[in-house]
Amino acid sequence: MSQTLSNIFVTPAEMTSVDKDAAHSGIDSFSLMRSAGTAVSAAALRLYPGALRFVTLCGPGNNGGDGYVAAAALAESGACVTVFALGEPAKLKGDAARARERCALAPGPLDGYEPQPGDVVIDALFGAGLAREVPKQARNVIGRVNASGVPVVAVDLPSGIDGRTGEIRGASFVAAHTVTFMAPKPGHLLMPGRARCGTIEVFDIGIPGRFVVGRAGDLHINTPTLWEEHLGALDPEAHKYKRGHLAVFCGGSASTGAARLSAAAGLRAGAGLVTLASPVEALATNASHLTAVMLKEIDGTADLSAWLKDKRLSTFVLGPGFGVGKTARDFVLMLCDRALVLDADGITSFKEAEEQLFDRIAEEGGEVVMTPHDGEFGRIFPGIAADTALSKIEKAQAAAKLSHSVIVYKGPDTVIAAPSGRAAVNVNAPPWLATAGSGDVLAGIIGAHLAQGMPSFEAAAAAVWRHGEAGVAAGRTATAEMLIESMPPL
Ligand SMILES: NC(=O)C1=CN([C@@H]2O[C@H](COP(=O)(O)OP(=O)(O)OC[C@H]3O[C@@H](n4cnc5c(N)ncnc54)[C@H](OP(=O)(O)O)[C@@H]3O)[C@@H](O)[C@H]2O)[C@@H](O)CC1
Ligand SMILES: Nc1ncnc2c1ncn2[C@@H]1O[C@H](COP(=O)(O)OP(=O)(O)O)[C@@H](O)[C@H]1O
Ligand SMILES: [K+]
Repeated sequence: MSQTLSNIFVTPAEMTSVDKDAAHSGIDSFSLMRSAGTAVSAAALRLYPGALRFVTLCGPGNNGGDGYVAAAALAESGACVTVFALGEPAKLKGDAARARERCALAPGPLDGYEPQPGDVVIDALFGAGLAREVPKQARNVIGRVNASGVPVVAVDLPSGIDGRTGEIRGASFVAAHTVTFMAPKPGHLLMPGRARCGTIEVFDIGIPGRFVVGRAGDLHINTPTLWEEHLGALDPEAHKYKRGHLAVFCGGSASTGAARLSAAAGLRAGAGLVTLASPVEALATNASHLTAVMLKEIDGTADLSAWLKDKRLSTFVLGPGFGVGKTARDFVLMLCDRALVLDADGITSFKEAEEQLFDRIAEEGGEVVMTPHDGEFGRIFPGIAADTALSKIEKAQAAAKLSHSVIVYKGPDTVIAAPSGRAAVNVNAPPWLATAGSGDVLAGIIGAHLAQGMPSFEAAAAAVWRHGEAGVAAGRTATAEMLIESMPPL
């Protein structure tokens, strides 16, 4: 797919390379800073026309430089503006020094700022260059501002958010609005950073898009642009076998609901046929609940092996309510040559046996999608989970590579990653998606997309987006059943 600026995001390191490329091409870096700072002042005036005072907090680098430009522009527009600086303003270098020289307002020391009612803070302490925990002076002012409730407009990122990971480096502002430049960064999309950005405005400061695209990795916001060219696979004209046969494995009689939710979601999401594969003990319970979903007795590896001779059976979901243990492992290892969504107990069953699974996937070459939440991720990828230096995106990418599968690392900021390093962060999921059975529904939707022939990364990304849309449509009181009912067509 050709890259456009519309749904890509870049790491701070990539953005630094973009800046360098722009400078080498002859673009004046100070004119970029002027555009950036002016955009911030325009946003502040647009959002807070009634502000009594704009208080610009300027840091020691170019983020601070943007702040001086914004302060000067606000003052020129007739607003009341005060500037406070972290560190010694005389020590600023390059464009930031130039911006400060052109700002007629004398900065006071950061410690001197006490928030007043009617203030609007322009946070220009740190942006993409935050390299360690914020210093004490910044921590103190962040604490005072957050406690006061005065609104904050953040320049590039709320200071204290790590742009690469979204983590809070000691303390961070909670912004009402963030103006970033050219493209979002992981810190705008990953939690907890995302929740502290407020509304996010991506402003084009005039760097040609080709420079951004040229340095961008394969990181995307999960929007339909990412996968819509594969929707042809979901052909509404096709007969039911062509629309894909999805098989969902069910566990024992005490926990059959989860698998039925996956199966019902798979049918609703467009699989032509859905079969629930059930052990003998749960057949009667399942039979009394199912209508359109078919039922098949699969009571052990011999049954499964016979069933798998039917090559039309291409796609499986295993995990929801299945039970943790040897049966799960045996079944999964037999399914590694097919398309398989491995969820919940299916993942947990490979705790301390993960290498066997990853080797089998590599040998058999099936299309496996794993859907761990945080707890499950830690069970099957303990080494990666424990590496605190990695962002959630980097963890999902490492897990995808290690396991030869597509990883859907769930949560409010679900990351979908492929072994190639391609990754997407999902942003449309409302918090009430966290309801019992919601993950089972997601597994069924992914299965339906796979059954209809979508490639695994796109099948998973489209399913996560669709699950989010279903949540939005179902509303705050959503239950898993309502998510199925509310699922929009693609
Ligand atoms: N993208 C673009 O195209 C454009 C980007 N622009 C803007 O540039 C911003 C990036 O600027 P930047 O690279 O100078 O980084 P910034 O965030 O100001 O911080 C660096 C300074 O902070 C210091 N420092 C760091 N951590 C610290 C800590 N914990 N505690 C104390 N100090 C710490 C660090 O010191 P050092 O680590 O070097 O000792 C250095 O002095 C970007 O966010 C955007 O606003 C625009 O001007 C237009 C074009
Ligand atoms: N705070 C949140 N905001 C949005 N989506 C969330 C949030 N928390 C969880 N989710 C989503 O809800 C689903 C929960 O799945 P899972 O944890 O497997 O739950 P269950 O086992 O109850 O089905 C996942 O798709 C996850 O991404
Ligand atoms: K900032």
